[in-house]
Amino acid sequence: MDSVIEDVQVRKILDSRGNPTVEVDVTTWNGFGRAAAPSGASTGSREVVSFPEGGVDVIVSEVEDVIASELIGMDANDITTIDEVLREVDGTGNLSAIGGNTTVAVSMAVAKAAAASSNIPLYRYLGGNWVNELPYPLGNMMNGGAHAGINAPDIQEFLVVPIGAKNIVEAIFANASVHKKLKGLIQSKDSNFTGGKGDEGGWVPNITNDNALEIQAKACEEVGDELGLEIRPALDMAASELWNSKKQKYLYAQDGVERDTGEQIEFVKDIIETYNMFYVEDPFDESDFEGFAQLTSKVGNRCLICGDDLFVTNKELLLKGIEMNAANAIIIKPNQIGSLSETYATVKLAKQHNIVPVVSHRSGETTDETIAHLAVGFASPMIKTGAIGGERIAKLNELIRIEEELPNPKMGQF
Ligand SMILES: C=C(OP(=O)(O)O)C(=O)O
Ligand SMILES: [Mg+2]
Repeated sequence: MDSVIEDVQVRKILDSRGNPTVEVDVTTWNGFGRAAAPSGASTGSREVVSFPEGGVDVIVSEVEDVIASELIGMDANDITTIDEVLREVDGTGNLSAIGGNTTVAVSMAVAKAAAASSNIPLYRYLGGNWVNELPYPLGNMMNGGAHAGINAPDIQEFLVVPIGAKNIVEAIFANASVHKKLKGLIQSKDSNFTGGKGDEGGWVPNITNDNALEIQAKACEEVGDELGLEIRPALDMAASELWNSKKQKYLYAQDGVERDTGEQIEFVKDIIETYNMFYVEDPFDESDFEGFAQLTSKVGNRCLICGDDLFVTNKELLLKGIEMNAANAIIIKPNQIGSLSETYATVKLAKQHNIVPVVSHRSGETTDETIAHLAVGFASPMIKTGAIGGERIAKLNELIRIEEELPNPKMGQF
C-alpha cells in the first residue's frame, strides 16, 4: 500500500534562538514527510512537556528506535491511531517521557507523508477539495516582555492585521510595509534605537507601552492610507508573564505601574476602544477564566479576545472557556498539545462554538512551513506567524504558493 510507513528518522536541528529541537522524516512506500517542532518562551503551565530529561540528544539516541519500531508497518493515513500509539509509548499524562515536541513532529511528518503518498499537498489532504480560504496574517511588529531584552515594553507583542487585503500577497506585503514604517517611528521616540529585533522579528524599542501603542496605531493608519486598505492593530499581552500571584497584581515594570484584576479589565478595555484593536490575546493570567469572561462580555462584540496560555490548544480547557464565555478566539499551537489529531479536535470544537481558531508559530521557530498548511486545511481565518525573518517568511511564502495553487482563492471568513 502506498501509505505504509517504511522508516522514521529523528534528528537534532537548530531553532531560531540557537537551541536544539527535533526534526522528523517519515518515509512511506510512495511518500515522504518532514516536520520540525518549535519552542515557546512564554509557555503556558498546562502545555505538554516539550522535551524529556536529557533533551534532544536522548530523543535521537533512545526514543527514535522505539518510535520507529512501533510505527513501521502502520498506515500513515491512520493518524489518530498513530497519535494514540505515541501517547502509549510515552505513558505519562503530559508527554514528559518522550517529549511533546517529539510526538508533534512525528505526527505532522506522518500527515505530510500520508498526503505525499496520495500526491496531494497537506492543506488539501486535511481540508478536502473545497478548501479555498487563506488566513489573514497577524504580523508581529514590536516585541516586548519575554520575547525581548530589558527596557522593552511590558506588552509582549504589538501586532497588525491587514483586514482590508484582498489576497494573501497584498496582506503579507502590507504587514512588511508596516514593519518598515515602524522603524522610523520608533527612531522618532527613541533616538538610541539601533534596529534591534526580538525573538519573532519585531523591533525592540526602549519606549513605554503607551508610546508603543501610539506608534503602532500611527503606522497602521499611514500604511493603510498609502496602500488603500484597512490595517488594524492587535496585541498579545501574554499577561501570565506580568501576573504576580503574591501581590495579586499585573506588574508593568517599564511603566512602573501595578494593576489588580479590575484595573486590568479597565486598562485593556480602554486600549481596545482607544486604538480600535482588532484582536487581544492573553489579556489576563492563564488561570483567570473569570477575568477573560468579564472582558469578553464588555468588548467581545467589537474585538477578538483570544486565549493562548489560557487554553494551550487543549479541548478540555476550551470546553471550560466555552461554558464560561471566556473568549471568542483561541490560539492553535500543535506542540502545546503534542499531536495533530488532538490539535484538530480542538479546532473542530472551537468552530462548532464560533470561537475563531488562530493557527500560530512559537517564538522559537524553524524553517518548517507546516502551520501554513494547517491554517488553510483547517480554514483558520487568521495565522500568527510574524512578518519578517527567515523562519517566519518560510510560512508566509508557503501561503503565497498555496494561494497560487487554489482555483478560487479568497481571504478567510470570520
Ligand atoms: C508565540 C508566543 O510565544 P511563545 O512561543 O513564547 O509561547 C505567544 O505567546 O503567542
Ligand atoms: Mg501568546
